Amino acid sequence: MRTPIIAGNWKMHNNIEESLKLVRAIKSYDLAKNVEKVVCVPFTDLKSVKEEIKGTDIKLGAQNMHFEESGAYTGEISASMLKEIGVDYVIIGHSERREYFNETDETVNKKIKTAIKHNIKPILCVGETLEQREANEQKKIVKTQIEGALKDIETRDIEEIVVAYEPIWAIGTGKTASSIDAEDMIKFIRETINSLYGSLSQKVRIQYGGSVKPSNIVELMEKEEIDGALVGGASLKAEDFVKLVNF
Ligand SMILES: O=C[C@H](O)COP(=O)(O)O
Repeated sequence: MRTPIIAGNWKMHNNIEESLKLVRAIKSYDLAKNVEKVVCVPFTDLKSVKEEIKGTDIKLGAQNMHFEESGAYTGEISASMLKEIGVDYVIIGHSERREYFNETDETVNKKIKTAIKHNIKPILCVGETLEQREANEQKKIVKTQIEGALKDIETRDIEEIVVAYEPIWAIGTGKTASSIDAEDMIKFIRETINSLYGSLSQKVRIQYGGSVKPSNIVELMEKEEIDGALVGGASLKAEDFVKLVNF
């Protein structure tokens, strides 16, 4: 039985005061105990949010990190810096980073290895563009992304990784993949992991992401293969995020 995981990706929203207001509002609700909840906040807000969620079961996530331990990488943040603050999760390979910051399967793979080394759980994002879907290439694309990201990842570490399937055409557009299509791809991702790690694939949690909101969460979570959601827009409103957690 895999524990569902609902993660909010706040992207480049919220200064410290706004983040604290949001997280205070979230923790004021009764939150489902059997669902893991994560808030992935901007780097500058991590420390303050960490303080605010102390004593709750809300986990802290970052949205990116560098794969090197340290060095002359102006503007970058290392895994040990995140760990020092108490970060539990880090989003790796989000499509926005692949598109705007030249993230490749190779850098994604390096980042996953470094995150694991520092006991930070990676949320590995994969997904196809609209063009690729229209050309019916989505499975080929996602398979390449998964195999590239997991290259030489040790068997003992595979359970630590959460995969988020986010079709790019569904991100921030209001268009959600149908729950049937989402489950079909997630099943395919599990089969791909199975071909690399055997039955351990059953322990890997795979989320769906892309315009998830209170009105579609139940249908998505009813699907046996879907283990949670990576949520952008709806995670910025406490009431909506709580509805997702308490699906
Ligand atoms: O990381 C989250 C995804 O990019 C989904 O964003 P969205 O829920 O605003 O579509």
